Amino acid sequence: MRPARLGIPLIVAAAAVGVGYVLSVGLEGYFVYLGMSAVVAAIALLGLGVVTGSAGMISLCQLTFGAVGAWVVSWLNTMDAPGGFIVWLLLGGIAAGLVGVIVGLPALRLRGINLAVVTLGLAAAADLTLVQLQFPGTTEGIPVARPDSFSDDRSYFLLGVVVLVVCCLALHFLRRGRWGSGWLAVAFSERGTAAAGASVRTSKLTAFAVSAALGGISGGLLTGQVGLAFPASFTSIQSLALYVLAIMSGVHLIDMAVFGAVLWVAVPELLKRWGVPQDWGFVIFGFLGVQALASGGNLGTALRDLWHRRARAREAVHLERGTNGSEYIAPPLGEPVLVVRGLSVRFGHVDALASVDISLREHSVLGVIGPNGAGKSTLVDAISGFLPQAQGEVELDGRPLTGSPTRRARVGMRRTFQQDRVPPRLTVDAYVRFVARRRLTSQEIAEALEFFGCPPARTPLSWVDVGARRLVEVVGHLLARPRILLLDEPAAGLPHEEHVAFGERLRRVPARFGVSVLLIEHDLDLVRSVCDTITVLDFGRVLASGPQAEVLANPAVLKAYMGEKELL
Ligand SMILES: Nc1ncnc2c1ncn2[C@@H]1O[C@H](COP(=O)(O)OP(=O)(O)OP(=O)(O)O)[C@@H](O)[C@H]1O
Repeated sequence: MRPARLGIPLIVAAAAVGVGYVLSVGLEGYFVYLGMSAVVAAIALLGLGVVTGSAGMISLCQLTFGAVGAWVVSWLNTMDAPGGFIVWLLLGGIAAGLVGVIVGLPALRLRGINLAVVTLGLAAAADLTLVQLQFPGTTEGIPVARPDSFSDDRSYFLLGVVVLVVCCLALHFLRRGRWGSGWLAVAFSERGTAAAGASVRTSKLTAFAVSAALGGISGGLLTGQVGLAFPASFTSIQSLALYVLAIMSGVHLIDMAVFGAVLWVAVPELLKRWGVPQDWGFVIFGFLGVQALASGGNLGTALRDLWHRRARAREAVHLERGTNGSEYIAPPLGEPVLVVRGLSVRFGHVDALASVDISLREHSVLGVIGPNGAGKSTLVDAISGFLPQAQGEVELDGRPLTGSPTRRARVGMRRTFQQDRVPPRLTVDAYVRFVARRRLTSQEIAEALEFFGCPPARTPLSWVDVGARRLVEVVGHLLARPRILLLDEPAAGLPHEEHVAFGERLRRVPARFGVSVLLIEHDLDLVRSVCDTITVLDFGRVLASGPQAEVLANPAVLKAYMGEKELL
């Protein structure tokens, strides 16, 4: 990791601990107590920021994970387990993380409202169980023992700030790594994630585990704050309110998790001072949450957008997509690298593909063309493993290409999509590294981006138009150095005049990246300028296949394209 990447977060963390120290000695006792409550809430919100804010899954049981942490800490306290409070806190986090993985299992199949029902149901079941079970030590009145050096409220608050800062740092670095990119990718498109060779299952389960572990740590800290944990601190309605607050504030951003926690504590406190029942705080959070859901945004991203708009005005993204390079001499074609035999796919009564044979030779670009509905995208979906019902044989380098899309991507078969599957919340650099799945130097990335006329690596993808995003998608997959790359209408988002420049670059791809390409495209000019061989599909069958000139002169092909009297 570069020193600047490590240094700045560490400086901010040290400053935050400094502020915590000043507050711990300077605030009145009551405000120190409130501050500690905000620290506890901030850690729980950080967790929600992972599962909901980053990975896009609904989790309505965050305080249940808190209860698991609190329960483990209380139990270890009554057992007088070795290690003391800090070790118990960690164990509480780990236990909650494991419960998080179990809760995350249904998330592999469920989405949206169904997942909401499952997680809220779990929270409600935990409500009842906790009332029956009670926390260890409560009936005997054994309060949780804080560490000796943090026994009074002021020093315990400072300990809480240090734990919060450590959690923020850990999360910051996790987000910058593969897990973090996986969370954002899976939130935007599960298919896009799998096509990048990343496991959708791992992305979802790690999000739940990290989120729950943070919830567990917050519950453990709360137990140390109050001495004896009670079920009333972890109810399902509070989990629901915390979720709404998370949605409203945008807690996938660390600063907004802290801000949300301040609201969580300050709103009920203000209501109390004004003589209004504190439960009205939930109504206020509910109202603000509905507002956020209706507008599709949140406070954190609105503030970031405001800042970025100013930054963007200062630094406009210039895309130079002119042609580059000198006269190109194609390498000789090699042996078949991808062989498809008798591939068939049925959707109900529709034969989307009927016994299709295709061969892609090394160092070549094969064009697959055909009228709308001919079966081109179905062909790519079937080869890349997205249609398990497909019949027939697919071989890569002479070996059967089988299994999930993730597995196929990992053994050297990459694909892009007709629709935009590039998560806009990553930067170009983070996305390319995520998709490439191997160590890349900044120079390697910069050169590949420049070759395709893409925006610079540090650019947020949300600033980039959809055409350029799809070029970045191509670059990411090429940098994975797969054996083959299937491109499903890659130029669709580009202005027509840029198709030629794109075609020239694509022609050089086999020699430059060592990748053979199967190109689906409607733009025949582009196909003509790039493809050595062409296969024409019509009604799911191969109409013609062979060298470009031969295929485009074929009368059956001309007929299929009706109106196109001359394709050459
Ligand atoms: N999920 C699906 N369910 C039912 N029918 C489908 C499904 N996907 C594709 N089809 C049908 O299969 C046939 C082939 O579709 P496909 O999308 O592969 O064609 P295409 O050549 O890629 O078309 P286009 O050029 O418009 O993208 C069409 O008749 C389409 O309606």
